[in-house]
Amino acid sequence: MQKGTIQVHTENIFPIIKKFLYSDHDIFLRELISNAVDASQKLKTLSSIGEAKGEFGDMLIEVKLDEEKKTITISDRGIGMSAAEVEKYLNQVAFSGAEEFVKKYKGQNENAIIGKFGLGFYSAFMVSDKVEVFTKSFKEDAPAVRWECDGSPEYTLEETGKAERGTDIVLHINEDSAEFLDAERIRGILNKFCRFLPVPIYFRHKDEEKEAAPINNTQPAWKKKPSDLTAEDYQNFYKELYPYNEPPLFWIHLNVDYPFNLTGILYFPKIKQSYEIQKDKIQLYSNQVFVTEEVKDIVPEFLMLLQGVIDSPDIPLNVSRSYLQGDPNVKKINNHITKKVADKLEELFNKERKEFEGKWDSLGLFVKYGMMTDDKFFERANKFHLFELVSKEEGAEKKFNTLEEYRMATETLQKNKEGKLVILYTTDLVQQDAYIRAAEARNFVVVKLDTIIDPSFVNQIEMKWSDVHFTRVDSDITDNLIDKQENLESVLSKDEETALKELFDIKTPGLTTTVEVKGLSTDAPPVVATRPEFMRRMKDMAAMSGPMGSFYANMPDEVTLTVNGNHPIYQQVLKHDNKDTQVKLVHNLADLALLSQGLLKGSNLTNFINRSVDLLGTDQPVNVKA
Ligand SMILES: Nc1ncnc2c1ncn2[C@@H]1O[C@H](COP(=O)(O)OP(=O)(O)OP(=O)(O)O)[C@@H](O)[C@H]1O
Repeated sequence: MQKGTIQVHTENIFPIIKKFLYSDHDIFLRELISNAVDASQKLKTLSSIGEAKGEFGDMLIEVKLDEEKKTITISDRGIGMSAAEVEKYLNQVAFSGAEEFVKKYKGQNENAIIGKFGLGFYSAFMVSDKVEVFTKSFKEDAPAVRWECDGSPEYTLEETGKAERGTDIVLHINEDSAEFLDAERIRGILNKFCRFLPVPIYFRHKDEEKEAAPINNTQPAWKKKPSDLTAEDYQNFYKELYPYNEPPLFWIHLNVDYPFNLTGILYFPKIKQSYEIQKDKIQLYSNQVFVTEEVKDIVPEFLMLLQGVIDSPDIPLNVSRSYLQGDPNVKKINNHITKKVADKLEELFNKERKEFEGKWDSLGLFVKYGMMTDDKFFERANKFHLFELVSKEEGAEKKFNTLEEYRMATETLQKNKEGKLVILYTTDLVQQDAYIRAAEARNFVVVKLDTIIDPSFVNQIEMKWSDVHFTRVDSDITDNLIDKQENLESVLSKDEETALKELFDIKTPGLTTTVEVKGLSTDAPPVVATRPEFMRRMKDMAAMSGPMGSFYANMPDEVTLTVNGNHPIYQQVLKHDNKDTQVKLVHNLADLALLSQGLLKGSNLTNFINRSVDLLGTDQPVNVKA
């Protein structure tokens, strides 16, 4: 057996690092500014423990763009590097001075250090032909040095005349990266990645005076103590993040330091339109450096609709999906966020129910989605999930029930023969009005489930609430909605029933109709059109999903026409002497029922109108058999 060590040739590895390490080229600025922040923070730490002496003045970072010279310079007033340190940190790829520092100064605010891998600096070569580093260590006796490298493994290192402590990194931007020689582009990148870094950053264009204000807010709200912040502070910070949005409903300040480090503020936005969803996302930061808006895995899926900021130094800058999935902290962060959100909602519900109800339009979306997708949240949310009741009078104050309250209010009336609670719901107050009124007449309580999430919610939650069954208010005749009532006898004779059934043998293109004659109460409509709950749900869901769904969505609608044999009109119809008029009358009664379900469209609707005009012209009901 032979054992050995694989040889790595720097000439080969260097281009690979440059090309593949980071897919987004604009992160070079993030990496270099992070290093500048680290250098500043390190000096602060050393000075606080007495290892660095003297007055350091204001820490600041400057980014200077010179289109003519084709350079971008990043300057800091941090600890700088001696010649030996440059050798050690810059000439050894993947040797991180940051990691070394964190190990050495454990317990000294080491979490403030961004660097981890010792690779970030090399991202400079993604956009540069040549990189120069001018640096002077905070240690008085170390002379300033200049390092230069053109992206090949060869470099030069010499003493230079830099007087000020700190580091200037000069990037000579290559031709392919000319886009970065644009002030607006740079400003955009700074805004994206560096907006909340803890050291002031100034952007300077050529020899202009530095801009009056730094581009960043060095003390973002999420870094402060919740007890130091007022409601207005939270709202102002929301405005800073999303200037064009309406004020948020409420917020949750996250502040954990064990067993993982996490700070942040999550906002519940007001959601009015479904298309707004996902426009503004939660931003993920690592030590105040923006990382990504892809917070999948870190944030539970149902909370993706939240907005705000999450910051954890435990999340590396070049975060990747596979990293996140494999990381044990990520699961813990995820659980923590779920718990915090449930705590907050429960507290609001218990202490300020009226306010909670007032926000239910937006909140409901989160709560329902959470209940469907997250078992832990489901357990908690059962206490504060609400149904909005359909109110009998228009303009009346909205009323809400929890599941338990609904159960108490309807217990005996809405229990079916299997002992399940039947929740009657409407998806469209206007279209299903007749059915709602009929249900109300029987003292049933109808709830409103008319948002985009409700069809899936109903399906999923029925599996979780095993003693509950949802029935749409128009899915059957009112007598049958709660499957337990005995039907009335039909007053029609068997022959009359058969004759009526024959008359109702109507073809309506696009619809599959089944006709049944039943004895309903005399004040029920002559014909009731219902769509079986199951079939309708399938079609609703299919319409929402992809191409496979359209197969189901295009299937003809299945409709049951329940003919109310006890309605007095049939006594007249059956006595009519003209078969043709009889058929027309019956057809119109059927169409009226379809119309109330919104199922009468196109040529079917035109035929109905023409037939009605025809009927108005006939002399009925004079020609009645004696
Ligand atoms: N502006 C600077 N001032 C002082 N030291 C610096 C500066 N930039 C880089 N260094 C030193 O060079 C080292 C290597 O930097 P590099 O960006 O490659 O890695 P890192 O910051 O340690 O980790 P990461 O890859 O996560 O950014 C740093 O750890 C630091 O010691």
